Amino acid sequence: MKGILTERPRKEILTKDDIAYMMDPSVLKLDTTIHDVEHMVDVCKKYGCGTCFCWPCYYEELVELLEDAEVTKFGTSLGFPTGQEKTETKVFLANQFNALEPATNDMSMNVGWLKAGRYDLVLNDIKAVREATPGVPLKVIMEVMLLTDDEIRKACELSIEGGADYVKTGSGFSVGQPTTLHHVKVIADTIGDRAKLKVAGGVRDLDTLLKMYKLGACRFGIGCASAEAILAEVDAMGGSVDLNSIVIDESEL
Ligand SMILES: O=C[C@H](O)COP(=O)(O)O
Repeated sequence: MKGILTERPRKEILTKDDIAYMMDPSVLKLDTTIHDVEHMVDVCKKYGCGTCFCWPCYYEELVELLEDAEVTKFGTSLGFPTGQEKTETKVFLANQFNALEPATNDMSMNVGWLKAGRYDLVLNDIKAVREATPGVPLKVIMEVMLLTDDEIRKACELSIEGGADYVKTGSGFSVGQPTTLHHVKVIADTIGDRAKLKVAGGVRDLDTLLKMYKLGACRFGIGCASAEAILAEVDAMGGSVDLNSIVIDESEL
């Protein structure tokens, strides 16, 4: 399906359809095949996931596979997952992918520049991609599991100043270091309503997803197999979840 990514209004009772729509399944392993992409598209069409992601070599095929999708659109990754491409390379890729009319673009921040305090470079990197992708929701991936709280706050500010519509927590490549509720709280407190929040990296169960939603996240990048498992959990709960039943303990933050 073509068109840009939009978010649905927040709700107290989330149906399986609501949860699926907030999911961005991905197949982003070093040995991803076209068969993995085809399976992901089947899953997305079946459940109505918002957008989906794979490696750039499959984008043309992904667009074709999604042609008859009623809900699911596709997103690109720019400088993913390291963020340490040259800015010109990210812009070149953005210009190439624009022709495919992505619903959203997820760019990786250059975390090395951030950690070294080279904020002008980080900002220019984001601004350059922003300028190359007018009118399309831009997410900036911060890789929060590698950052201190102060670095996360700075990364959020630079992303917003650079024109990001969303800040996104991770790539999924910091294996064994998931996004935590603490990360989500720090980001939500920093951005307020100035940007939207996508969580990605290590979301493995429904309880975590719902707690993160309660804290302010609205979109979840999840490996396809984990996304299917989480949707099966919704089934096991009768097909919907009342958020009032989800309690976040202070100690989790
Ligand atoms: O969207 C980003 C990643 O694909 C999330 O991967 P993960 O669910 O394996 O952490």
